[in-house]
Amino acid sequence: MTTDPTVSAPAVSAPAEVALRDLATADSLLLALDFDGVLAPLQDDPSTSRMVPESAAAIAALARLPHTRVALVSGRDIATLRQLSQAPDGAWLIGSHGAEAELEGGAHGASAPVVRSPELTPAEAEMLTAIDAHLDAFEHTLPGGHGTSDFLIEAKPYSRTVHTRGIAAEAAAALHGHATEVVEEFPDIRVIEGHDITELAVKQATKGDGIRLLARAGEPTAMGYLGDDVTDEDAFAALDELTDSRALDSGLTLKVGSAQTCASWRIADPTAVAALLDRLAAERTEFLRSVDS
Ligand SMILES: O=P(O)(O)OC[C@H]1O[C@H](O[C@H]2O[C@H](CO)[C@@H](O)[C@H](O)[C@H]2O)[C@H](O)[C@@H](O)[C@@H]1O
Repeated sequence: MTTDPTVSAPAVSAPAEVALRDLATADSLLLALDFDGVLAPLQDDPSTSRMVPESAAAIAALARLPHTRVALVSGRDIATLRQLSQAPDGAWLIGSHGAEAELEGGAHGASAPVVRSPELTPAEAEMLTAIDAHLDAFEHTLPGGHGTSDFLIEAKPYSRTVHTRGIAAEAAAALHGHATEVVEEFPDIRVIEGHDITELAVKQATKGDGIRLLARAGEPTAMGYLGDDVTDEDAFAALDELTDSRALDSGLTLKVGSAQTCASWRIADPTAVAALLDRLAAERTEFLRSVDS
């Protein structure tokens, strides 16, 4: 373990140190993974995000194993997540921070697919329109003559994500401050903070809801979740609740990076994630081979 006084508990572990035995030897494993910052290193341009090739290979190997399910849980909308991640066949997808789901084949592959892509209610559509109008008005408020077109605003089905990566601190703070003001008129708009983003969402689902849906649909005996951002804390908490209530025999929560967390384990970055996933794929393959022979 690396002891770095600037990183709060848990300390950073090397991929070889993380206790994977309960996942590798589970009767039924569901491994859920955040995309940006975990499988894919963070990029200035969100459309260029791609999985680390070793992680892609490891989750493809895991997805081919019996009694083993891989799921991606992301703030991206599902269409974008599917396109960028090139997730392996059989992988389940949770998008829009838990509001969208595509789970093909339920527990043991027998149940009907779960597809969740809810319509906007009239009130939500009104809020999204108000968000767009509010963000457009930014050009009149930023010192220095910058306008909305100088910044990246990502349009997603249930939200708008204002990107501030690479922007001068003063402009980023002004943009963030302006974006969140819309909540004064529409308190049901949810402000989601992330790495250099401020997201304004009109659905209330969280990644915790995504984790609970995955557990219900997959009926695993063990689950793991890897995440790097603020929104992943909802997923960690949900997984801990499932483990504490004995809905699962075992659960592993793992934070990627140095931010505060309620997860039990921490590793450094997406390169370490790739090494960890490679190890899990090898150990689970070996375990399943041993029980099969
Ligand atoms: O839940 P995630 O899969 O981690 O998605 C969260 C957000 O990811 C994207 O933004 C982040 O990654 C970008 C590309 O590396 C980076 O430029 C940005 O600073 C990060 O916050 C995505 O663009 C958002 O829509 C997601 O909500």
